[in-house]
Amino acid sequence: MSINTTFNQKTTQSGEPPMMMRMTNSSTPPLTPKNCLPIFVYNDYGKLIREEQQQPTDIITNNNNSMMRSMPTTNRWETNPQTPLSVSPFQPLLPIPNFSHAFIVGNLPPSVSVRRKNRKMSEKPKNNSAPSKIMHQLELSVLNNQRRIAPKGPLADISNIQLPQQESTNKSNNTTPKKPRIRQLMLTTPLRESLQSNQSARSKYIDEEANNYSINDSPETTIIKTSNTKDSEHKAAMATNLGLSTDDFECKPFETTTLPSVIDKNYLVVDKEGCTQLALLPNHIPTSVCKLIEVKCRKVSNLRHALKIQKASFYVNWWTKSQPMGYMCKDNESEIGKVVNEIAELLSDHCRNLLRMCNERVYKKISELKEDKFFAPCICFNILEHDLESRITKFHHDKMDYGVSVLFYFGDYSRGNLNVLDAGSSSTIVTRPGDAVILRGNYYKHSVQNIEPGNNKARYSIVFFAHSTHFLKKKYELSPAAAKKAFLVDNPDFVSIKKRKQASSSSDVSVKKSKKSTEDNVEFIQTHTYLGNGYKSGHKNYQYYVKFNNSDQKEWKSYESLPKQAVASYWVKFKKLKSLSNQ
Ligand SMILES: O=C(O)CCC(=O)C(=O)O
Ligand SMILES: [Fe+2]
Repeated sequence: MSINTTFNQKTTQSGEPPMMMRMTNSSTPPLTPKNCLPIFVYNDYGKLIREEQQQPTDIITNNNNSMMRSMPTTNRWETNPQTPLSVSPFQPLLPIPNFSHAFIVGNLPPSVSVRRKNRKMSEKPKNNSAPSKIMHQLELSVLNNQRRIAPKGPLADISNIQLPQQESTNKSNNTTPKKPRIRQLMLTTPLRESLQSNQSARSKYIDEEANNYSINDSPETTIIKTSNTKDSEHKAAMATNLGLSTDDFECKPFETTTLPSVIDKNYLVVDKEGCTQLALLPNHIPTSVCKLIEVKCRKVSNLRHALKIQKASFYVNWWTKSQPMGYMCKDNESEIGKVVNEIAELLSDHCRNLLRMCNERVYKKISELKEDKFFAPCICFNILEHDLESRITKFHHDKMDYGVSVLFYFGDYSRGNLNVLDAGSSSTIVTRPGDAVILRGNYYKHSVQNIEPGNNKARYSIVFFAHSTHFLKKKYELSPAAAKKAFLVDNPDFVSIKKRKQASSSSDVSVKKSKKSTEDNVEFIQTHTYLGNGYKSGHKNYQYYVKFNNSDQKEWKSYESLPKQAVASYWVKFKKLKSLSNQ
């Protein structure tokens, strides 16, 4: 039996640009007790079964000069003796049976029963179903992705990185058979360059993708329905994944699952494809990691106050919204962003493993984004203090999300729970420091309760988003402005949607920026801004004015670009208002 240890290569000295961490395979800096991190040991299914304190003397290097560590001898955290201990979370997923039911883990109220009558056992997987088409198109568009590397500065350095290969890891195994096979966290991969671009395929995909992931979609509509496996197999698989006994499970069909009013224990809602759509996993993050992260969260809070920054959400890694290309988030290189990067790096592996065991579909899809340094294209760090207005305290959908996002919680606070709307009823997910939540935020509308007042009280959440647009756009490892310039050089024929609309707008349709609402002038008020520079206290809401003529021709314009789904929902309001004004 071999145990594989995921070693999260942490060499960051405070203040050092996080990008530099990816260069360590060419010259590995010495590890000191100060910068040593715990080592996490996972079972076959990616569940964390043990945390080991790393000893500097244990560090060895393999042929690639990657850091390795000898196998720990204690099994302090092992909870389930039946849990296999042989495969690292980096090996391919073991087949997880297709789930026909949602499994709800934890103590359920007695009223929850196993309901079988709604099961559709006869449904067969469709080979040409929408999700497989989507995956195919995603592969295409990922292949079409290219990145441009900044010519100088720390960002430029990553192009020289040699990554640890699977073979070399195995080789090092052969040469040191008594050592466990240890894989180093892959922080980057070679660039996917010189791949042929197929613009028409991509634009077709963009439309289809937008339709398929509209906010009104229920998870059911994007799921291949394969329900042939037996309940007991589902239960056993999920129990093994989570290191729990099957006695802890109740199940009922996902179609009729309504969330209880309070969720404060292990809880999962699993769809027919075996993918978790919502979960609370209390105390998921090991205490020692929590402590490390708490310090960094406090640092972000202090910097935010010291620098008098108003916004309470900080984004790192990639951003793609409102632009035809992807670029490095503005926060990436800011003082706060650097700390957020450090936090993200401490959690990236946890995110990877959670998705691996709980949502294979999103796991596989994110795995396609091999060039990303974290296991999510975009990461958001939210601060909540008692009197701090934040975008997360307002009900919202995470509109750009492809599937589920993974959230982790830290800080010192009371209240600050996550409210989730499900079929009109509200459910409160109790989120405490160290907890993990999986949330399909484009389906479940959600908001966060304000925290109770108190000195130094703060709630921190870090969200690993699976934004769909990252699969569609070329990415430039540059600032937004530089990335736009580079993109325009690469795509001289590019005409923005805005310009295309302007060119095609006819004279009988006009758009006016006016405060007046007349018969022909319909006003839309966006309730709040989601992204951009973040929600600011006292921030003026954006307004949308639309004018249309009697022939019912219509045109809309926003003064801030919106996701397609949002525009669609405004359009519904627009029509409603028009019919009202006609009455
Ligand atoms: O902090 C939370 O619990 C939720 C965060 C959230 O909804 C978001 O960042 O979009
Ligand atoms: Fe959200």
